[in-house]
Amino acid sequence: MKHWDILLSNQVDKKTFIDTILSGEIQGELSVFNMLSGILYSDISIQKLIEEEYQHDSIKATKEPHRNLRSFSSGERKKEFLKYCLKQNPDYIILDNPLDHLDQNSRIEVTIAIENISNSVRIIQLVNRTADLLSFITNKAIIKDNSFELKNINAIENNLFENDSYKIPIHKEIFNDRVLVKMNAISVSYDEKPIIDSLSWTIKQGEFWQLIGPNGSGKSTLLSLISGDNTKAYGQDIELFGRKKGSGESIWEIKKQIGIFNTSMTDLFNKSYSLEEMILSGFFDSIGLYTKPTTLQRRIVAQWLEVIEMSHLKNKIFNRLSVGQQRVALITRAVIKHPPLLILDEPVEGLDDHNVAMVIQLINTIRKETNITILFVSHRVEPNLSPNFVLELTPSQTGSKGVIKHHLGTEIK
Ligand SMILES: Nc1ncnc2c1ncn2[C@@H]1O[C@H](COP(=O)(O)OP(=O)(O)OP(=O)(O)O)[C@@H](O)[C@H]1O
Repeated sequence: MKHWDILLSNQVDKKTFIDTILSGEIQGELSVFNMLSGILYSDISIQKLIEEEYQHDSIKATKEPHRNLRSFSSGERKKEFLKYCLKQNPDYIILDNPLDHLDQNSRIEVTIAIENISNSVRIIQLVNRTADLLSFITNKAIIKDNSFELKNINAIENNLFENDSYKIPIHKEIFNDRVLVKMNAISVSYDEKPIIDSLSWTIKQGEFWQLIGPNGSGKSTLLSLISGDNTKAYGQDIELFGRKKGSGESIWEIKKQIGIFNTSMTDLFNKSYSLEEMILSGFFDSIGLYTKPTTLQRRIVAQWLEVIEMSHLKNKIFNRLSVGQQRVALITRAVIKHPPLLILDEPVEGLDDHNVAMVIQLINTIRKETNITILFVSHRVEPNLSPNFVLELTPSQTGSKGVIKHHLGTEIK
C-alpha cells in the first residue's frame, strides 16, 4: 500500500490543497486517490465535530456516554478523533499535522497507531516540520507553493531564518525581584476528578519559564488560573501581581498585566485589519480596534515593526501575511503594552521550520532586551530556547503534582 509523507511549507494554501484531494481533482502523482473515498484528520475537523456535538447535544466521537469531545484536553481529543475517523472505513486518510499538540508519550502512541492502520488504510500525512516526518513511510515529498507540485524531499534548502537576533534593541528595564504570581498548595478538580494536587509556584519578574506535562495534566487549567478566566481560582491561595485573588480585583486589572498568545485566538480576529491595526489592538486587550490609538502608541508600534522587520508590511491586510508573519505579529501584539507577564501557549505549533526559527528569534529578543517574564507552553523541546526554569506537571491519582526544575534537568527542592 503506497502512503505519502508530505512536508508543506507555510506558503502553501493547505485548505485548498486538502479540498482538492478530497474532491478527487488532484493532479500528478496523487491523482491515484481521485477515485477513492478519503477522510480528513485535522484540528479543524475535530473542532467541527465538537460544534456538531454541541449543536445537537449528542455524543459522536467518544465511547463515554456522558462525555463529549469538548470536555477532553487537546491531546486526548486527537486520540479519540483518530479512532472515530477509522470507524468510518475510509480508503485513505489525510493526516494534517497529527502530532501537533501531543506530548512525547502521546506522540509515540499516535505514531504507533498510524503505523498500525497503515496496513488497511492509505495514508497521506501532511506536516510542517521535518522532525514530524514518519520513518515508516518511504514516499516522501515537499510542496513549496500553490502549484501543489510534489518535489523531491532531498531538495529541501536550509532556508532557516539566519539572523541571530532582531536588530533594534528594545529598552531594557531595571531588573527587580517583584513576585508576579504566587500559588500556594493549589488543588483543582472537575466533576470530582482531581486535576491539580497541592501545587505551589512562584513566578518573579524577568524569569523565563516553560510549562510542560502530558496531555490532560492541567497546563491550560493552570494558565487559566493566572489569566483570571477560571472560577476555580476563587477560594484558593493565589496572589496575582501583588493582590490576593478574591480581594475585589477586576478581571480587567489582571488582563492588563498579561500579554497572551494562544493558537486558538488567531481565529477570533477579523482578519481584514491591517498589520498595524492588529498590533495596536494589543494596547486595549480587545479583539479588534475600537479605540483611537494615540500618537505614542502608533510610534511604539512603528518601533516594533522595525524590530520584527515588517515596517514595509504595515498597511498589509493581516490575512494576506504568511502564517509565520501572522504568528510573529500576534506575539508582538501580546507584548506591545509591555506587560509584566507574557504567556505563550504553544507559540510555534503549526509552523514550518523556517517560521519556527523566526518566532524563536523573536522570543529570544524579548528575553534579551526586556524584563518581561515569559511563560511558554510547548510539548517539544526547542533547542534554541533556554528557559531558566521548567515546571513539569506529573499526573497521579490525586491530580497532577508540580516539580520545578532548572532548564537542564536538576530538580529544585
Ligand atoms: N471544563 C471542564 N470540565 C471538565 N473537565 C475539564 C474541563 N476543563 C478541563 N477538563 C479536564 O481537565 C484535565 C486537564 O485539562 P487541561 O486542558 O488543563 O490539560 P492540558 O495539560 O492543557 O492538556 P493538553 O496538553 O492536551 O492541552 C483534562 O482531563 C480535561 O479533560
